[in-house]
Amino acid sequence: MHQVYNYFGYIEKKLYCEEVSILNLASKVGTPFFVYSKKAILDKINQYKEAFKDYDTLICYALKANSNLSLLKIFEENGLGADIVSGGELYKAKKAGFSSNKIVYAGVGKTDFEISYAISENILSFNVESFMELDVINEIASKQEKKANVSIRVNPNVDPKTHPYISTGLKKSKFGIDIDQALDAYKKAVKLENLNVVGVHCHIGSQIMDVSVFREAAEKVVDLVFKLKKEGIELKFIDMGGGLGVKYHPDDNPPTPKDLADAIIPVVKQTGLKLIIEPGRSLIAEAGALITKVIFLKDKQEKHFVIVDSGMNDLVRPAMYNAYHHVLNVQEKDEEMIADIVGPICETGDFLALDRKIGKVERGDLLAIMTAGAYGSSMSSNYNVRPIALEVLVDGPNFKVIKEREDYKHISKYEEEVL
Ligand SMILES: Cc1ncc(COP(=O)(O)O)c(C=O)c1O
Ligand SMILES: N[C@@H](CCCC[NH3+])C(=O)O
Repeated sequence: MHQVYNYFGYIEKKLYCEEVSILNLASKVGTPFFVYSKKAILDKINQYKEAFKDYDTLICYALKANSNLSLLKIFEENGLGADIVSGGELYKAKKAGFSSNKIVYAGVGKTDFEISYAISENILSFNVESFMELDVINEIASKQEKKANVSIRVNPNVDPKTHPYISTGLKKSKFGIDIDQALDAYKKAVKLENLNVVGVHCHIGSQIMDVSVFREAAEKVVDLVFKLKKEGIELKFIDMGGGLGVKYHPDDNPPTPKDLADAIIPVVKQTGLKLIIEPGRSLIAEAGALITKVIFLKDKQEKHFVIVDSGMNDLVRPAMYNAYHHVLNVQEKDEEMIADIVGPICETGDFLALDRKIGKVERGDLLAIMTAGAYGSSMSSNYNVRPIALEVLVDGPNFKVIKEREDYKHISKYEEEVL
């Protein structure tokens, strides 16, 4: 196979995922659909495990990147923990079999119900994002006659040099507690009777291509750990969050898990504390593609349009961040064309690629939108009452449908129930 993206490549001009022809797959399951390579996922898991094997590290997969239960099971079976951000993600993590002592829970707006649910599940740590949240967790834990494990999410004011919408560690961002206020937060937390103070958490952003920013953040967190020690506050772990970038453009050269380990382990090591990391995108993005069919071609005076059966409801990243996703023809072509590849949704922002050079397509041809494994299906919606796309997992020559295509009845189920 002439490999193009990870486990995606061409055999006799036809695109394959591992040993499965995408054309054959589409004829069996219809379009649009997300396809994932199990080997690509296992490769990434192993790269992470290998990179961090010499330091006591818990790798918690961030469910927000993709929470399909069959994929979660792969991460769980390979020993990873889970990073969650809602009660729904906790439910899915438990359903996939993650043990509670490997679950960490971040988020600026945890509801009382979600806090109570996570306390009853005895999770490893709440990553607390405000002073008020400390009081509320303490109060709810006291009602349950329990102690909740908490870490403070600190905001180190480090610029991750990524898209502003996915930068989370800057002073003006809503996330975490400013690192200069962290000491006060810890002093408060240790006084609250129903809290166990266990760690410190920090997540500076996503799609980070320069690992030096992780080192910078780790140095600030380690300084804080030493300050806390002086005050008699001893922690068990440092959670450095996720954020490693992936290859979207063919010329991208993202850092590897080893680069990340080399940047942060020497810093964290000074404390002797256990390390937690929370990668999402880098474990799953490159393992997935969105397969869509060309419905119409339209030549306007200014532009050519390729109109496909998938849009911003399946993959919102281009509309939301003007993100680049590489587009491959499922059947390689000899001639080329330049076009906007757009969806059927009534929004001008509903595009998958703009002014993009692809092989010249005809009605009915298939396109593969690459690097769609993360923040694709997990961010999809029913906008324009479009069913959520089907998902398929490929393993060598075999494939399995891991999410059925929604039907119209299912989309309107809860409304029909109250009609
Ligand atoms: C707290 C937290 N942890 C982990 C992640 C996962 O990040 P990524 O998918 O960039 O690895 C995110 C998302 O940015 C996050 O907000
Ligand atoms: N959804 C974003 C990443 C958000 C990260 C979550 N804090 C993306 O597609 O790039």
